[in-house]
Amino acid sequence: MTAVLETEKLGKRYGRRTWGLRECTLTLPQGRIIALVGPNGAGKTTLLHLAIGLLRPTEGQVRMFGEPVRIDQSSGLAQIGFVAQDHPLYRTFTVENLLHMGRSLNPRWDEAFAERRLEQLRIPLGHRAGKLSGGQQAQVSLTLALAKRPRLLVLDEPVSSLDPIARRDFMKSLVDAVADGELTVLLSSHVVSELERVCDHLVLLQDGHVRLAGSFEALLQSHRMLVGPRSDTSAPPGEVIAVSHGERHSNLLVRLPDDTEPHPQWEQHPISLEELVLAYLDQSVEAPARQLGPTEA
Ligand SMILES: Nc1ncnc2c1ncn2[C@@H]1O[C@H](COP(=O)(O)OP(=O)(O)OP(=O)(O)O)[C@@H](O)[C@H]1O
Repeated sequence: MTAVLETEKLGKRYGRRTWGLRECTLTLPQGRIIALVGPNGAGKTTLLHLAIGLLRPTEGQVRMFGEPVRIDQSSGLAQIGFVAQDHPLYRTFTVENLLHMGRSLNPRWDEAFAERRLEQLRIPLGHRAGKLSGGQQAQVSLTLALAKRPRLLVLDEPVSSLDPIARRDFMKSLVDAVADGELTVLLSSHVVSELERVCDHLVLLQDGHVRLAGSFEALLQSHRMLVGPRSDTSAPPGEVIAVSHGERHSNLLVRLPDDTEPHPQWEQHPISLEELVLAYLDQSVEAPARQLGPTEA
């Protein structure tokens, strides 16, 4: 696997006490759309900013395309497209001015692509950025980032301001952009339902730590919903992520160790990515799920 981004025990402390990210060790593959999810304050923006050299790590290492990321790097920036959370644009610039700036600053700039995309989106080149809607501003930011022809596109909450149709089209344009295998997209999002269709790799952060990371396929393979009688005293194998009880049955979402099959008393069901992510996110606001013991059954 060719790695785009590798981090090792990466950590960032703000001030004297607040750790935004801690012990983060990850290897992110090239040519994929990678979803970064986690509750508010989990460390998503911190990780994205460390990855592209906007923040200096307090501890650990981060490498992009095999090279250590430096805070003052300029050569690496041409390879990265970045759209920040509030997709800031120079408000008094017209869209045409922004294209002109992109042309002047980026050696691999693709003007034909940028103009075609904006025309498809019906965004007039003569309009000032500050007069566009929030969704249109997000689309202009994405167009500018894609027209750089980057190797890595980093998007912090790109779809939060988009309506459902614009959100779907936005995600589709990411799928088209990675189709030739050269571009990797790393995007943070709270809109979990959108991710399963377009992303193929997940990183889930919780309290500044990596809780889950891997391809969707591997993660869905290693997690099951087990349904069994409520009185069952055989403890299920693996880590219990979430538990719910009906009158007679218990439903357990578990993470199974490799090649482990649960006791036949537990009926197994596959789960969706949304169910998986929501179960983990739920853990961060409630007490962690516990292993069901005989006395609780
Ligand atoms: N500039 C800062 N100064 C102090 N603490 C910060 C700063 N930026 C982030 N933090 C803290 O670091 C932690 C992680 O924040 P971060 O913004 O990375 O989370 P996030 O997952 O992107 O959150 P959200 O989903 O709300 O955007 C939080 O506890 C936050 O309060």
